[in-house]
Amino acid sequence: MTSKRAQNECNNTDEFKKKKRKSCEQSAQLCPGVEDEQVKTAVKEAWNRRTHYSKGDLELDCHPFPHCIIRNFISSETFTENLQRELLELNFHEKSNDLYKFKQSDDLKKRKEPHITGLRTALFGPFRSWLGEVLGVELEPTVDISCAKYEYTDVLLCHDDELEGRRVAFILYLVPPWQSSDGGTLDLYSTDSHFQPQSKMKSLVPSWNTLILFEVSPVSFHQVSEVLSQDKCRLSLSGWFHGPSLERPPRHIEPPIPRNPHLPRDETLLMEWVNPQYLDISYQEQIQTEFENSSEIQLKDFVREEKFREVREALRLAEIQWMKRGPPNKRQGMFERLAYFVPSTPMCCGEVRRWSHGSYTLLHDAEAAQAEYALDLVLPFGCADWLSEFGGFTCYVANEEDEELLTVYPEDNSLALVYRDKETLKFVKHVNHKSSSDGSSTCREFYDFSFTYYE
Ligand SMILES: O=C(O)CCC(=O)C(=O)O
Ligand SMILES: [Fe+2]
Repeated sequence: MTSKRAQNECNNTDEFKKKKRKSCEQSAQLCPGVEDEQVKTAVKEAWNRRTHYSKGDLELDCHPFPHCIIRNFISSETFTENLQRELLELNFHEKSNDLYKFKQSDDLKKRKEPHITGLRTALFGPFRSWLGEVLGVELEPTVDISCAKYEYTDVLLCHDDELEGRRVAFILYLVPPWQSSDGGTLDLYSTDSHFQPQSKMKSLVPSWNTLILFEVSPVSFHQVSEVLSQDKCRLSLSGWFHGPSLERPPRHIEPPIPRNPHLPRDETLLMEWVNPQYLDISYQEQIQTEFENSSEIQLKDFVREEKFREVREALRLAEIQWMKRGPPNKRQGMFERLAYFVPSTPMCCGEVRRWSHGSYTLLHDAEAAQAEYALDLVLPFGCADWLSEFGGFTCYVANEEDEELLTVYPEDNSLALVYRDKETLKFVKHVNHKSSSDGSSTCREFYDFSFTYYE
């Protein structure tokens, strides 16, 4: 939606509109560093050799991968303030999926506001030429830019930006004075020999009128860490300069999780553990009918009360050797694999997982490629006070589309069964800071047993 001010100034008859549009545009003067020929040559050389370079407001650092930081990017403070004002007047849309939660503006490609237009012209005009020369590549005039607003608990998890045509990523921050304790840092990851992200090597704290640039490459893994400040708004303009993509190695496929034969039915164990209600044959028939109809069901109070309590306490107190499982572009959390040894079919794999602030799983290409019919079974423990706004719920989505099919919220002793087809994938939503900031100082967490059965 156009702001009132811009509407009054620019939207009249077509002819008038064209002329007026031009006069509306405010030209953006960029910092002297990018006007200086010597600096350009020096940055070019340093980028080529992967060495460090710094001069005035411009810095090139090559660890963990080359990124260029330009402070005071726009010369005029008035321009930057007006730009911020125009951006804040835009419509923002809440975006949320496995990878992110933040607010995005309407498309900026065609916005007519004077300062947005001015910056777009400078970025995709003279600055694109500068960058093309620095990198020695032909960058296309394609305009790819949007505005993002990250507020309390917003996040953009680990990703590499890879998409056909994107060559260089840029982010311009328009934030109030910001500290690393406010969260919202741009974290850069190192990678292993399979080009998988390994660990956070550098955290860049956003700052007013600072531009960050990096090439989109097989190693350009980064994230926007969760915003922890309850009142600050992390406003940014970001996008990509398009050009020939860098060569990409084939995607790494993780070794599959071993599948083990399922335990044969053991009546004594069932009697001991399962709520007697579920052992009733006619009730089982009812459940079966319902499950056949909807492919999902929640069996409340599934385990006998005393067993449930025993397991919950054991999970809290036991010295389980939790494995921190990554890589961060796929998952983050404490998972312990469970194995079964008695031969029979079907096959199954299972884990006990601990969910706390910062845990998540993501959808990823390899998983999508291997999708198959499966029965998911999840039994949570210790989530009596857990709120849905903390995250940690499981979303089932249609592969290829971002359409949400089903959300399963963790509920104590409620066994969730979901039968999914080859087109359905699942992820667990990022557990955010609200889970550990309810006034009590203890960090909240819950556990679940998660099993998947294959035919
Ligand atoms: O805002 C940032 O610091 C990074 C944004 C980003 O990585 C993206 O939009 O892909
Ligand atoms: Fe990114």
